[in-house]
Amino acid sequence: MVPVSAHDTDEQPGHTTDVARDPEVRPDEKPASRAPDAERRSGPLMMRRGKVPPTTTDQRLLDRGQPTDWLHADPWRVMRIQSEFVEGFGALAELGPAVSVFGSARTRAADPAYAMGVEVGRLLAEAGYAVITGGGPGAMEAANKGALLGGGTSVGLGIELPFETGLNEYVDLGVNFRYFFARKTMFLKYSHGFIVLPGGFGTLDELFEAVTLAQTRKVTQFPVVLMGTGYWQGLMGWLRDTALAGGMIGEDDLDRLQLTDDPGEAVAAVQAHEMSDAAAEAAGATGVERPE
Ligand SMILES: CC(C)=CCNc1ncnc2c1ncn2[C@@H]1O[C@H](COP(=O)(O)O)[C@@H](O)[C@H]1O
Repeated sequence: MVPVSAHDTDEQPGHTTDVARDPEVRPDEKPASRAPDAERRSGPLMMRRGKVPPTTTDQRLLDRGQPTDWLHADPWRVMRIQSEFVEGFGALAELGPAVSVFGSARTRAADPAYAMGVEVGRLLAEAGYAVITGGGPGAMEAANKGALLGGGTSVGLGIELPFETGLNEYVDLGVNFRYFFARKTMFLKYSHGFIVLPGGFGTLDELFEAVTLAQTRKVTQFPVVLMGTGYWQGLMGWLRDTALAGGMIGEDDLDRLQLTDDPGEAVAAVQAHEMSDAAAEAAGATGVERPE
């Protein structure tokens, strides 16, 4: 018998037992039997006589009419969050080399940024990268479409939103998330680089999360390419003239961001980074690790 102390159980206030009992059994349940030969095993526990619970674990599991307030409490959310990581890791672990493409959900098909997204998705696929996007409309759809045209793997990591948009039609492998933070871990864990098309808050959030993790050396240095010089130059100017000049970031932080309008150049930047990483690894000088 494995001894269980009172604080290992879910002891309820008002029930003082200094003797072990099955933590799944409510303290107010009457024992099944006081017969001297009655015995019940439950995991590592062995219970006899007055300690034999009136129900089995399966009976309690299958019992109908139980309270459901736990459904709306944090411990249950923790389980759901865990399951998002399990599903995400399970779906993406064998994806192979991948690049995330971020960009606005609002980019229209007639926008030059859309064509840029299609082209960069296509070139990434042709270079052997799976393309990961947020799975939504606009620039995400463009990159997924390009991945499909290039014969590559087109991945969409969707997010549950108050207004349903669903995964775009060019996603071949989709995972839907409830929680933004679980989804963001997937982008970071499975991407060898980030290509950022013009976008709003969501895109900026994803961009700055990537550069913050690289800046704080929480992840391997990965390439971050901003596509659309006209769109990003204002931000780059502010980062240089205000954030850098004010000492809020370093020169090397700014150097992490590459700027181009050319999809071929964006893909080449990712490949060049991979080659320099491989060379550093061969020389045993990687230093920093991917997130665990
Ligand atoms: C029409 C509309 C707003 C649909 C929203 N549907 C979405 N579906 C999937 N990912 C999204 C969506 N909205 C924002 N995101 C995430 O945030 C980024 C775009 O945000 P934004 O549009 O730049 O700020 C994308 O890279 C994506 O990862």
